[in-house]
Order: sequence, then structure tokens, then C-alpha cells
Amino acid sequence: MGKNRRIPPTLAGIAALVRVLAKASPGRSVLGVLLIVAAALLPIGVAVATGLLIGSIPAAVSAGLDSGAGRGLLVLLAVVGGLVLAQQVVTPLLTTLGETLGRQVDRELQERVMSAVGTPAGIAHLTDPEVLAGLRVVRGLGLADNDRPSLAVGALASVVPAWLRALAAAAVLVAFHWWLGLIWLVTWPLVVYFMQREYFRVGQVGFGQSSALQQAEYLRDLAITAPAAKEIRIWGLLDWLVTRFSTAWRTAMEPIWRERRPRARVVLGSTGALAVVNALSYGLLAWAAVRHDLGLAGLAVYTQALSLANNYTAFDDQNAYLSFAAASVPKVLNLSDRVAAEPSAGDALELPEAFPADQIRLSGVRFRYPGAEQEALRGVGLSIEAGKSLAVVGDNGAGKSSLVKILCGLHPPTAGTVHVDGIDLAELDPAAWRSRIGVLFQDFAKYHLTVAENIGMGAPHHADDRDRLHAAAERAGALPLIQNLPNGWDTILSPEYTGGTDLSGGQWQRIALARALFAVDAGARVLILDEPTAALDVRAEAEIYERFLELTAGLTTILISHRFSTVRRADRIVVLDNGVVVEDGSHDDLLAREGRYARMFDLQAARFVELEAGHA
Ligand SMILES: Nc1ncnc2c1ncn2[C@@H]1O[C@H](COP(=O)(O)OP(=O)(O)OP(=O)(O)O)[C@@H](O)[C@H]1O
Repeated sequence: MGKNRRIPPTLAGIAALVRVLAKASPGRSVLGVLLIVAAALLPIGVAVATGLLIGSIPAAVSAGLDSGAGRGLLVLLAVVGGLVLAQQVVTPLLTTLGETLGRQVDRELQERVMSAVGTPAGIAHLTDPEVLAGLRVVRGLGLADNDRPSLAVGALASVVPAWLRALAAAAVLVAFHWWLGLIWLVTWPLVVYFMQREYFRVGQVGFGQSSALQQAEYLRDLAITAPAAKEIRIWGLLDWLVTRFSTAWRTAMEPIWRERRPRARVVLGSTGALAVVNALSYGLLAWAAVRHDLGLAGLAVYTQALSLANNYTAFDDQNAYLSFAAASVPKVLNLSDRVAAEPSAGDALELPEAFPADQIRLSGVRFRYPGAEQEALRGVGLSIEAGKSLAVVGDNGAGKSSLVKILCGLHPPTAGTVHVDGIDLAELDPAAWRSRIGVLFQDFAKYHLTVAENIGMGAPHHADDRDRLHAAAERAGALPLIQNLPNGWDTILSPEYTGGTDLSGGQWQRIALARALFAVDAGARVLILDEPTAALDVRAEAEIYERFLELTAGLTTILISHRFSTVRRADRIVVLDNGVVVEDGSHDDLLAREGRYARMFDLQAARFVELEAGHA
């Protein structure tokens, strides 16, 4: 660690980028290195050969082309021609390769980030601002996206040959005056070092503003994507959105604008030093020419070497891209380390076929969302009997969905334990446990994929099994709707695709229910349904719940619902209030107790009677 700190950050960033390159495309990376060396050395070859060619002209002219000197000149001419030709081939090849490799690196980083972000058992890291800042670099959605790693790869292809060329040219100057060559060999790396340090500082400021840009990006996306399009029109939000976007963007960008230029003293210092070294070099060359210390060839070679020593481009955008990427790429690569700090899976235990066979037991479970002030669960004690159905009811915000997330292992409890058949959930392999859970979340995902894929995602390893898909869809009452879609099972559930379509809220809910039942079909023993009928019409709800016992036979079912016509069918009901269980029993028990459940039930029943009367 101590050693690493001494490595200039741009070099460390380039090293990190090169490691990604070597992984993403090893063959092309090797070709890139060869082309970079060729692009660096060919101009030096041309300079030296041209100098020698110029030097050989007087002798060849006086002795004639047939002479040894004349033949030497012809050979040098051929060498210069060959080298120039090779240069013409290498330069565009390297540029194209740089672009291709840039795209490969972007893809490789996206893949790494997808697995880094998807791997942890929990989901808390998805709201960690530092993780989100790293993600934005990879998504390439930033409003100041010149820290894109692909730009740095392209820059490597142009900057590194220029640096090497300048270095080689300085080495040629050693033959003129060793100390002058040495001055060049020391000056230009120093200039590059100081300039890169400046660019890196600017890059850090840019990366640091990433979170501030988040709101501008959000507002922009609101205006140009579908989800809020209806409300934006109804409430006339567009002007307000554009103004808010503009303010958020300016606020985030101002520090970048202030810092985006390298400081004047560094630029002036660098260019001043170079001016002095150049004046000295050209003065010495002129002096040597006047005193006839140098022949024509020497004069030509060193003049060209000087010009090449000057073309290492320390001050252009390409150099800046390298340092910008050096500021962002290691943070992207570190995402997996940061995310790995999340509580990870315990040892993978081989789970028995019927698991859970006995019970899921929550003891003193408390839970607070990361960064939240209040606890969502404040000491829940509950035994959920395997193979039976349990309904959880409670007011909005009582903690029902939080309980589901804890049961699924998406968040570890802040205190207390969850045991499944006596095994602490923290000890269970999350993948093994989740293969035992089929869940319909309240905010289930609506994938812009085909219907078959939308349902198949409940158990990806069986996703191609059309018979199983068919059976799950049938049980969820989704079959008629699928058969009516323009391309049946292959219809993409998004109007943003040709031939795609959207579904109604209730239709989507049937698809999501089919997904959960598909998981059950593939071996899940616990079915969790969070508001499974919220968007269904009364007839659809009745239709599903007539088959509820059939759908959930032999399963441990946990049902969350505000509809008492649904809830009352469960074997057992618990009432959650403000993060604790306040009532627990069967529908009849709880009605007889005349407590909170009974009041909620009566209220809804009375409302229903009112509605019925209204219709009559
Ligand atoms: N991601 C989150 N971060 C911070 N707090 C949250 C988060 N999600 C929920 N909460 C808070 O946790 C508490 C419990 O929320 P939860 O979603 O579990 O309630 P619920 O009983 O499912 O409510 P509803 O009936 O409205 O779905 C609420 O006070 C809520 O504001």
C-alpha cells in the first residue's frame, strides 16, 4: 500500500486500464503494443535515415549514381520510402485499434460492474452514493462524460507513441551532446508528470461532482422517458423541469468549470522550461553548424530529432483523457471491493428437498434501512409454520414489505435472528435459500422482454421449458391474455419495441404471479405474495382465490394484503403495527377478539356493503 502511494496516480490509472485491456482482448492488446512501438520508432528511423540521405547527397552528386556513394544514396532513399510507407500504414491502424479496444474496455467494465453489483446477497449498496458514482462512469450517461474509459484507451494509442518518440529522439540527441540529451531526457518526463498531475486534479473534481450531477440526470430523464410523461403533461411540468434541470446542472458543473484548466503556473512553468531547453538546443546546433563541428548529415539528423522531441503533446485533450480515466477507472474497479464489504453469504449448505419442513422463526427482529432515522421493524417475534398460509396485515408503513425483504435475505436484520428449520438465515447460502422462495413483490419488475422471458425469470434454468411456462401462466390466470397478444409468448412487453405492447396493471400482476408460481414449480417451497391482488378486479381476485388453496397446497405461503376477502382465507393472520406484531390468530379468533383486526375488517366490510348498496 505504502509503495503504491508513491506511484503517480495517472501511471497507476494507466496500469489499471492496461490490465483491463489485457483481460478484455489479449490478442488485440499485444498487437496494440507492437503498433505503439512501431509508431514510436518509425519517425525516428525516418529522421535518422533522412539525415543520412541528406548527408550522402554531396558525395553521390560528385561521384555519380553508379559509384558506391551513389548506390548508398539509392539504398537510403529506398529505406526512407519504406519507413514512410510503413508509418502511413501503422498510424491509421493504431487509431482504429485504439477505438476498437476502447469499446472492448467499456464492455468489459460494464460486465465487471454488473457482476460486482449483482453479487452481494443484500441490496443496500444500490443506494450507496459512491457505488452510484462509479456506476455512472460505466453507464456512460454522465453529462460530463469525458472520463469515459474508452476515450483514455484511444488516448493511449496516440499519447504513448508520442511519449516514446520524444524519449527516443532525446536519446538520439545524446550523440550530439550527452548532457543536452540528458536535459531533454529529464525535462520532458517532468513536464508530462506535472501536466498529468494537473489533469488528474481536474479529473478528481469532475468525478467528485458525479453525485451532484445525479439530480440533473434524473430531471433530464424524467422529461425524455415514458414513466412521468403523463403527469408532466397533465400538470404542465415541463418548464419547471427544464428550469430545475438547468439549475441543478449549473450547480454541479460550476466547480468543474472553475477547476477544469490546469493552473497557469504549471502550464507557464512547463512551457517556459521547454522554451529554454529548445533555445539552448537550436542555439547549440546553429553554433556547431557555424563552426563546422557538424556535417550535413548530423545537422539534418539532430534538427529532426529536436523536432520529434518537441512533439510529445503534453498539453492536449488526449493527455487529459488519460488522467480523467485514471481518476475514475480505479474507482470503478474498486466497486467490487466496496460492494464486497456487504455482509456476504455463509457456507453453501446443501438444502433438503422439503425445506423448510418445520418453521421459519423470527426472534427479536429489528431493522433500520441504511441512512434511515426510524426503525421499520422494532422487535418482531414470529413463527411461521411450514406448509401453512400466513397473512400479514397492517396500515401503510407498518413494516410488512420490510418483513418480506428480511425473509428473502435482501437486507440482514439490524438485530435479532431469522432461523429456517433451526438454521440461521445468515449461515445459509443466499442462492440456495432463494431457490426455495417464489415471491411476488409489491413493486415487481416489469421486464422489457418477451412474455416467456418475463415468466421464465422465476427460475432461469427452466426458462426454456414451454410446458412449465404454460402451466404457471394457466395457474396465474394469465393464459388467455398471453394467447391474445400479437406474437403470443414471444411478444415483448414494452411498446418501445416494434411489435411490443404494454399491459394493464392487473395483467402485469398476473404475469408477475405466474413468475412466482413458475419458481414454485421449479422447487420453491415458500411463496411470498406482497399485495398479489391489488391491481386485480373483483372477478379476477375471486377467480384466483377460489384456486388459492390449490395454488399454494403444501407450500409455506406468506400473504400481504389490504383486502380482507383475501386475507381471511389464510390459516393464520398477524397484525403488524409500527414494526411490531400486535395480534396473531385465525380470522375467527381475531374477529372474536374484537381488536384492531376486527375493526379493520368491519370497516372494510361496511364500506363494501355501502358500495353494494350504491350499485343496487
Ligand atoms: N428503502 C427504504 N429506505 C428507508 N426507509 C424505508 C425504505 N422502504 C421503506 N421504508 C420505511 O420503512 C417503513 C416500513 O415500510 P414498509 O414498506 O415495510 O411498509 P408496508 O407495511 O409494506 O406499507 P404499505 O402497506 O404502504 O406497503 C416505512 O416507515 C417506510 O417509510
